[in-house]
Amino acid sequence: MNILLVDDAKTSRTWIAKALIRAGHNVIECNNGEAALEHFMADYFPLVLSDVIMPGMTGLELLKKISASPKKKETDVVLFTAHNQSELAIEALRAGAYDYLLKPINIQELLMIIQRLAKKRGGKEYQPLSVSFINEAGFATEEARQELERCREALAKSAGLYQAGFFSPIMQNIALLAQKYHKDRSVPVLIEGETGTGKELIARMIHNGSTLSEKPFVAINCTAISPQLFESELFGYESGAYTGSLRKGQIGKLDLAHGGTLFLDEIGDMPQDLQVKLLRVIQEKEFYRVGGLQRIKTDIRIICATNADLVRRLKSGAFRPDLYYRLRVGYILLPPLRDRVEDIVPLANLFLKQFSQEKGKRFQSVGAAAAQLLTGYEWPGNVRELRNAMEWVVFMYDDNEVKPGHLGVLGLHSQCNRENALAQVINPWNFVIPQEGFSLDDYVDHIVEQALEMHQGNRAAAARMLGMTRRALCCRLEKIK
Ligand SMILES: Nc1ncnc2c1ncn2[C@@H]1O[C@H](COP(=O)(O)OP(=O)(O)OP(=O)(O)O)[C@@H](O)[C@H]1O
Repeated sequence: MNILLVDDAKTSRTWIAKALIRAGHNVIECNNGEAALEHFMADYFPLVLSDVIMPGMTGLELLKKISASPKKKETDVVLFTAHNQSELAIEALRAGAYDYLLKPINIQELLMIIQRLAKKRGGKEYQPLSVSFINEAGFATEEARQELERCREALAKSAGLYQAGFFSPIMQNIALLAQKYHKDRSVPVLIEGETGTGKELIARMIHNGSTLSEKPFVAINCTAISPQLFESELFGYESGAYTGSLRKGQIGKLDLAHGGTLFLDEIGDMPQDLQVKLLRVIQEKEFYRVGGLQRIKTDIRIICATNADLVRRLKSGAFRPDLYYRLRVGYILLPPLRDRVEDIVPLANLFLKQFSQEKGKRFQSVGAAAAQLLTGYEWPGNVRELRNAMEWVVFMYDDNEVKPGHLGVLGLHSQCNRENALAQVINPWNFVIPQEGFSLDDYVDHIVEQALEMHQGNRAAAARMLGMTRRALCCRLEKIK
């Protein structure tokens, strides 16, 4: 079949063209709607395949022009749309498109559409596809899809962009504030919070805004670098600056961050002599490499984070007040997770879904009884600890929802204020059924599992402890499995 393929993205266009040619079609490629229209007018194309979003004439405009032309009857149009463009797809069908395909294109699906179309057109163009070809196309599509997924995941992970969740009002305000700071690069921002509260994640949000920025985000942990090396790490050095240095010299983090953001984590631990130099960089927007005489202009945004009490360091003289006030133009204080209990379960659910998807498990949510345990725990490691906990649960178990038994291995029971968390579950007189409901089955499962744990798996002893027969306990265990 003669196919006109229109897509401004060369890689995907070439890939689709290759697959169509392999399937025995004749393909003319165009990278814009205007050129495609010229080809369409000059030749016979039973099928036009076009992306919707293109610079210049869009796929929809092309479709409307084709539908309005006298050659309309000879041609069917299939459009490619993204997942979030369902209205466009509907509009395309209304405007007369034969069908639409979601991107990334599934070649197997595309070939099926072409086959259906050829059949409809009266058999002249109809050539049944061989089973081996369909399989091959299926494998190729799946491979491409997985590769794309991996790239997307890596990108999103490195930016922490799409995996963030802000549920409590205080965190929603912080997310809004981060978006505000994003809009003005001239504002340095100081982020304070305990370890694992999400300081780097917020710094990345300030840098990126709502889409992934192409500008660099360079992070330095001020505690992790020795004071001797700090200066050359930050400013770079000229050749022969000191014994053992590289002959060619080395650029520093300030060079790497040019045009983007320099994130200084644990700023409270920055050596004092460097604090003066950093202040100069911020004020004068230029610096010298170690051993260098040339002034280098720089355009960086500075975001700092600290989990130490910086004000105390100010008072003790360990941190310069002039630098502190220069860095603290924008300020965000991230509360510990225990002070925003409303975030715990939604965040746990978010992580649970992410890890389940990654590891091919079934977990969808945290059950009511497990949620009580999670909210009763102190979370000294904050969101990082919660995230790790959910990763562990998904790694260890596979179920539809998280039950108290799944959390036993995390040591939550012994670390948290066990009385608060468990007394409500265990003492029937204190127990208040939560608004969202409570699973009696989970409760019993949890008790049975605990009893077994206490008796190292000895079913008879566990049954005795619970005042039930061994047989009843075994039945329960069968159900849990
Ligand atoms: N609101 C959130 N939504 C989703 N994930 C979060 C959120 N806050 C933190 N995290 C995750 O928790 C982990 C710790 O976050 P991050 O590294 O930003 O904390 P931090 O405060 O910079 O920690 P540290 O002080 O130890 O460097 C990361 O995996 C991050 O993605």
